[in-house]
Amino acid sequence: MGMCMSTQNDDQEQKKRSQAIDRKLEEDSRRLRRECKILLLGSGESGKSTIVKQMKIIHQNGYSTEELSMYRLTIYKNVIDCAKSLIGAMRQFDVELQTPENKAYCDYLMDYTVDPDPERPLEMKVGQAVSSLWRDQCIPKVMEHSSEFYLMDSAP
Ligand SMILES: Nc1nc2c(ncn2[C@@H]2O[C@H](COP(=O)(O)OP(=O)(O)OP(=O)(O)O)[C@@H](O)[C@H]2O)c(=O)[nH]1
Ligand SMILES: [Mg+2]
Repeated sequence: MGMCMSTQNDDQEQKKRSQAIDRKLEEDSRRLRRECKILLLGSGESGKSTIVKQMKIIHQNGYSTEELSMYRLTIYKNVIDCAKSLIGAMRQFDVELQTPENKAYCDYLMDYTVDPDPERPLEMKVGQAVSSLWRDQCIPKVMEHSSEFYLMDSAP
């Protein structure tokens, strides 16, 4: 019988909980009224992600060191992917390298895989190989086909 009876303490407890829920609902609705949702539409590479990054930099104190270091691996991968894409295009469109040492650099880059540990930097030779490749006299010829293969804007 006693199980069905509520004491005055229980009543007060429930009233407090109900008030807390009401307060939370009120807070949420006030926050939602201030919240502004933006839908960014655009074709690939048109700058959607860049806008979001810029808003974070301008209005949310930018990126912490930890967040920045998370991008390191992406940058390493982009460097290698772009180099491979460029070499792939040279081969696809039969463009001959003009500097003999670049042939070895191409083989080296095509075989290179990025270490998944972001603490491990790219080998020094990657920098030398990529720079040397972009200086090759054949590059303008490859870029005549730029609309026929994918290269990120940030590649050169
Ligand atoms: N010149 C110039 N480049 C921009 C601008 N906004 C973005 N970019 C560059 O355009 C490239 C693509 O930008 P993203 O923001 O990644 O494009 P996205 O729309 O998110 O692309 P997806 O995720 O593939 O759909 C990057 O290399 C950016 O640096 C801009 O206002 N001016
Ligand atoms: Mg994007």
